[in-house]
Amino acid sequence: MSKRKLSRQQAWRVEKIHKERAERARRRDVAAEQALEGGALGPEREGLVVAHFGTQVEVEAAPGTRRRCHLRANLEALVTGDRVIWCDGDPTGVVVAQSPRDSQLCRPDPYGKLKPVAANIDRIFVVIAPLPEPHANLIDRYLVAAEVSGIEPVLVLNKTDLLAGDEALRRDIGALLAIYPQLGYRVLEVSSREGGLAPLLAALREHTSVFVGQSGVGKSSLVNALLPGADLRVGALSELTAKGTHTTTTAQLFHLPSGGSLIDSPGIREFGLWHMDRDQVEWGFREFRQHLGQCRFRDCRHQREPGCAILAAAERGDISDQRLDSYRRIVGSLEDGR
Ligand SMILES: Nc1nc2c(ncn2[C@@H]2O[C@H](COP(=O)(O)OP(=O)(O)OP(=O)(O)O)[C@@H](O)[C@H]2O)c(=O)[nH]1
Ligand SMILES: [Zn+2]
Repeated sequence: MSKRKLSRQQAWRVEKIHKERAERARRRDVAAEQALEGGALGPEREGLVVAHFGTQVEVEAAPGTRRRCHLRANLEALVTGDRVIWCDGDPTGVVVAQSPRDSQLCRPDPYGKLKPVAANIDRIFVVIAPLPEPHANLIDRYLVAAEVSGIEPVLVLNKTDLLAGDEALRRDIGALLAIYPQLGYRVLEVSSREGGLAPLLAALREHTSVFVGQSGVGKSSLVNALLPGADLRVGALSELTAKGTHTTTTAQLFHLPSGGSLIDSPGIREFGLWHMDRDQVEWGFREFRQHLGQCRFRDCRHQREPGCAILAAAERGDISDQRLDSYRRIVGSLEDGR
């Protein structure tokens, strides 16, 4: 973001936006407090935030029943996936409390400050495909981001139909992916086109998941295949937005007919491509962890330094060349500011 001074015109607009925002927040608090004081609210019950619209959230008490809710003034911003205590009311309910989060997926706001975008996700499916050609350093970048978030990543090789009859391609992909099960990461093979989704369905069950991965690997195709109401899903979204004036690109939670929930949004799909620090990258390579802090130099970059514990581990074959190369590329791209 440009640091140059704002023109008077721009400064005026920024101030106007801030004022409007404050006014909206105030109205929201008033609406919630009025509803609470009005006594017309139902009993407190548990719910799940399944969508977010401006200052309101959509809360689900039981699958299929959704209510718009205001937030009680003392609540921090809620995100999709948050578990809450809420009371029904007319015309909206009120969220009165937020349960602690097991995990949160954060992304930097335009000022670089990390903001949660979804909560209580426990699986990140990193989707790859024979086409577009997968690169180890990109796969590893997703894995590192998942490690840093403390959420279990699972690799999904989609479009396996493209491997049928192409032995060379199968061999190349096999060689690229061979390291991951050795590191303890699961690799599932599916095809959203040829109906081979069984391993994915099983891995989604009883979890709240997101799909991430490069453009074109088939994330939308997978979501559509998993949610037979995908058209319905698009329809449901526009129906919701038609009711209010708020359109949204924030995360939505969907229940899968085969079990489990999926949280999806354009922002979440960019997960892993956000900025990370070198320390995070180092730590995110899980097989590096036991060697960290053992290099001769405290600020060792594990490039060519003498007494480097990571290089020694690579030398012994405890760290693969593929992963070491990935690490260097990722750190290199951070240093280039890319
Ligand atoms: N052969 C084959 N093609 C597939 C499969 N799944 C998706 N595709 C194709 O891959 C292309 C990209 O699929 P999308 O679902 O749009 O990919 P995406 O990851 O959502 O892409 P973005 O929206 O750009 O992030 C489309 O032409 C799909 O038809 C599959 O299992 N096999
Ligand atoms: Zn080192």
